[in-house]
Amino acid sequence: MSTLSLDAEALYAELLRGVARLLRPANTEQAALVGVWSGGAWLAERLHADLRLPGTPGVISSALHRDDFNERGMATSDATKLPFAIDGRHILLIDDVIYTGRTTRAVINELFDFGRPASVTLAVLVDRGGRELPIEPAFAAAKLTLPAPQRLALARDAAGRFTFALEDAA
Ligand SMILES: O=P(O)(O)OC[C@H]1O[C@H](OP(=O)(O)OP(=O)(O)O)[C@H](O)[C@@H]1O
Ligand SMILES: O=c1cc[nH]c(=O)[nH]1
Repeated sequence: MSTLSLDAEALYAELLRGVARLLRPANTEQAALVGVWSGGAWLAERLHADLRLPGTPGVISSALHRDDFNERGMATSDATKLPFAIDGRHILLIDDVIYTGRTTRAVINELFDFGRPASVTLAVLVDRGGRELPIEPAFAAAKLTLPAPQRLALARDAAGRFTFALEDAA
């Protein structure tokens, strides 16, 4: 693992501004943040607090709808928690990284198992390109290109600050 000169806290500040803009057109009561487990859930939790949004953010797991379920299986921590009705809601999905778009596809399927949202939008910290599906975030705090074997991993330090590490994929 190596450290990447990508300031995750500075990107978080950009994401906060981007999400605030995305939420403005919708009636805030009808909008809800849903973080993709796990990195996106950490981000959604902090965004929700920083934006002083009402209620609790949702957490969504891609596990049950993944096209690579047979290889990945399900961790005990992988559980969707949506503490509000999905019907008619403007859902803003939050994720740390988008790459192929396969995780986003899986969580959209998961979301529709719970109801019929009015709209679904995606905001991410980093778009690393390499899409394999026609899925694009409405907001990305950074766009960069990485060689395929490398993986960008979001982490939190003891003080809850975000950091990024670059890992060589197994
Ligand atoms: O666009 P994709 O190619 O699907 O990749 C993006 C996904 O990969 C990572 O999740 P991962 O499944 O590694 O779990 P994690 O968030 O717990 O690290 C990341 O958090 C995104 O959800
Ligand atoms: O670089 C990558 C690719 C997919 N998922 C990640 O979290 N990082």
